[in-house]
Amino acid sequence: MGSHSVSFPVMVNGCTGKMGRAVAEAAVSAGLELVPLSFSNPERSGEKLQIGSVEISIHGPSERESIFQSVLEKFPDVIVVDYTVPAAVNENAELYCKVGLPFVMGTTGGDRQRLLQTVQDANIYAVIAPQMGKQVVAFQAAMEIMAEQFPGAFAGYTLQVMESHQASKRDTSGTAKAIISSFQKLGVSFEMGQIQLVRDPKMQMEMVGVPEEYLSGHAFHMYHLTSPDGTVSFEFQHNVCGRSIYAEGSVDAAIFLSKKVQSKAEKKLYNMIDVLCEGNMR
Ligand SMILES: NC(=O)C1=CN([C@@H]2O[C@H](COP(=O)(O)OP(=O)(O)OC[C@H]3O[C@@H](n4cnc5c(N)ncnc54)[C@H](O)[C@@H]3O)[C@@H](O)[C@H]2O)C=CC1
Ligand SMILES: O=C(O)C1=N[C@H](C(=O)O)C[C@H](O)C1
Repeated sequence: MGSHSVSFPVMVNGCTGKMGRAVAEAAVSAGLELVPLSFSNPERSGEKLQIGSVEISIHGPSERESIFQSVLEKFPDVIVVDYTVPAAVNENAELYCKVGLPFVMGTTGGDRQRLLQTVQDANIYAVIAPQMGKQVVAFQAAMEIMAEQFPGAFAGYTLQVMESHQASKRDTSGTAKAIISSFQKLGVSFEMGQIQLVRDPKMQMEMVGVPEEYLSGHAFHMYHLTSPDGTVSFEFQHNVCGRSIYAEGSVDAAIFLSKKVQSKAEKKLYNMIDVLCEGNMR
């Protein structure tokens, strides 16, 4: 068992993917009990995956509801962690809510308003955040605080945003969208459609500076602000190679959520800034 001295079952959906696998491995390292079942797309159904000493059976989406029911019966203290695909976000969340499974939603995209509404209506415990990396969450929180304290401070400034991710990433960075919402409160006029997405590996290496070994898993973000007369500029960057800070953060979120469930906390819906603020990131 890890230094946090709690153990509970964790079911990771999307174990066939990069994040799902990284979270499952981090959960085992932290001493949590891995549920030997996970969901993927129909093509992966029937596969087996070895994570530490646990053999995970992969199921297709059509089997979700009945399996979730049986998981809850067998593992009543389970926390689900979801790292699937943007197209599955809303349906998965609706099923977790229907069955009564507390969950950490790391998957980005989908209809985020609907997602929050689903959880609120069902009154289920959940942590939902597009970014689980502790230091990036701290940066996100700092930008939110700046926007609350100094609304309009950057009025008239021009914003350019570039984000580079592995070519397989289907959606625009959810983290960039969260940071931009703070810039908007600071007075900057910017539409999410203006974000420059880099998905071409050659450009990533030559223009963005992504190391070749991280082309298949990286998240580089750059925000550049320029004053109306061009005499003042600001630049913020957060560049992450690999998956480990998100995997560790996801385990922190699961531990946090488990404590909230066990203590029957009144508040049920959280984001990663809540997890960080309560000192729950290792
Ligand atoms: N919150 C955070 O800190 C982070 C969030 N992400 C997000 O996590 C998600 C997954 O990212 P990766 O693991 O890099 O992608 P990936 O493409 O490596 O993995 C996704 C997995 O989901 C599976 N899948 C497809 N349809 C499914 C369905 N209907 N149900 C269950 N599984 C299904 C795929 O077969 C694949 O194995 C993305 O939305 C990404 O933006 C990624 C990194 C950090
Ligand atoms: O898909 C990824 O890789 C990432 N997705 C998250 C996002 O969309 O913000 C977090 C990070 O950028 C990595």
